[in-house]
Amino acid sequence: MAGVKIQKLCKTFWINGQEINALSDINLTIEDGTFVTLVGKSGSGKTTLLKLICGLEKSTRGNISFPPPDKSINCQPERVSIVFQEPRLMPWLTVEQNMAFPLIKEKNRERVAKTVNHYLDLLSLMEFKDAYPAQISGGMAQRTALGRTLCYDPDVILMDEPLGALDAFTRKKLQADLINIFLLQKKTIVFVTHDVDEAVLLGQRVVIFEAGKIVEHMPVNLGYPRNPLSRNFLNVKKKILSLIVGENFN
Ligand SMILES: Nc1ncnc2c1ncn2[C@@H]1O[C@H](COP(=O)(O)OP(=O)(O)OP(=O)(O)O)[C@@H](O)[C@H]1O
Repeated sequence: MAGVKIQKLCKTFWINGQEINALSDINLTIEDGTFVTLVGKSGSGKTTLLKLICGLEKSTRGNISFPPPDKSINCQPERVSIVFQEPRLMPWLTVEQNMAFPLIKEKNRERVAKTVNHYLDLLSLMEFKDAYPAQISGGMAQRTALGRTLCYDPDVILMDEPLGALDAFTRKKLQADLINIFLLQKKTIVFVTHDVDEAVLLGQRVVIFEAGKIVEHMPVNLGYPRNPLSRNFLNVKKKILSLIVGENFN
């Protein structure tokens, strides 16, 4: 288990001599075992932040660390895993084999089978375990990608619009699955979405980005599962929309 501590983080890209400040002076502490959602307009730096956290990009300045709940344990950044908008499965492997892939070096194959079966069951994929990615729906493929990440058992799960390409019904089902998994496992989850409803439905805190900066940390003090039509839910949503769009939604 681990949280994420981000201090004075900056990322500058250069395109044809032009400087792009994708992230400027980001300070963000995500406590171990919490679910944080990131929202903001396109280009505000959300994906860049996830890429820096998991080491796919290097920061220009600043620091990222993974403080464990128990200070005596040293958490390595390789226990961070990312789920993208597209499932990125290996087409020549079945659902079960894709999920087992991160455990390929594990010698105790019985333990691997037990872990994979646990997540096949939890994600309602047991029936499709022998199917290849080309034979399953987008929602099943995304569940397989999530299962693969959970089999790896990371300390921190990063999710970049993982439900963005799904139809509304499948998206609702996967949101509910995600909440269940979070409540069962209490992993640290950092979830990027363009959908403010989804951000409030899932996050214990919504972090709002604007042009490479954090403009607000909005706590969501509501239990799970949440009712998107409840007054409290709508109030949080309105505040976030006002910050993003700059209009008053009252
Ligand atoms: N590899 C790169 N090279 C140059 N510029 C980049 C690169 N990656 C991102 N950027 C720039 O950094 C800024 C932030 O991009 P980023 O993808 O992090 O935003 P985002 O908030 O995730 O956007 P979206 O919601 O559309 O995915 C943008 O201006 C983008 O053009």
